[in-house]
Amino acid sequence: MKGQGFLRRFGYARSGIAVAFRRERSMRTHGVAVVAVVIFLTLTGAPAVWWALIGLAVGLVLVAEMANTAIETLADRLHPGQHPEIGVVKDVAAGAVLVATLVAIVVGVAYLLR
Ligand SMILES: Nc1ncnc2c1ncn2[C@@H]1O[C@H](COP(=O)(O)OP(=O)(O)OP(=O)(O)O)[C@@H](O)[C@H]1O
Repeated sequence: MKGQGFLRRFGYARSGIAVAFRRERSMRTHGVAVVAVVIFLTLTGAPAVWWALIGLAVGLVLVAEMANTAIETLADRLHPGQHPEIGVVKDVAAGAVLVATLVAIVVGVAYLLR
């Protein structure tokens, strides 16, 4: 499956995003939060630098959530049963989402206090 055209690879990536939103409720929650953030930044007339900072923070959360979904799916497929190391893998992946979310909260609070 290597060496495929850009449009085909773009299609795979787009369907990966769609699957993540379909399967993961937390992904849909983040999606709603992104829409709310965009409306809030528009209404408060946020300067470009804050759009960039908050966009980076929000993007980080979405990327972490998608990586978490991919890792969970792979772990469950490769090892459907219980195993302490699978638990560690899932906990670390979930920890990445938490770190990204905390970063986004810090950036959001900094915007409100600016
Ligand atoms: N196969 C497993 N073996 C050992 N521990 C597991 C296993 N699956 C899950 N766990 C433990 O349970 C926790 C929750 O797992 P789960 O798969 O429900 O993740 P989740 O983040 O709640 O998933 P989702 O994002 O689908 O809601 C994991 O973080 C891990 O500590």
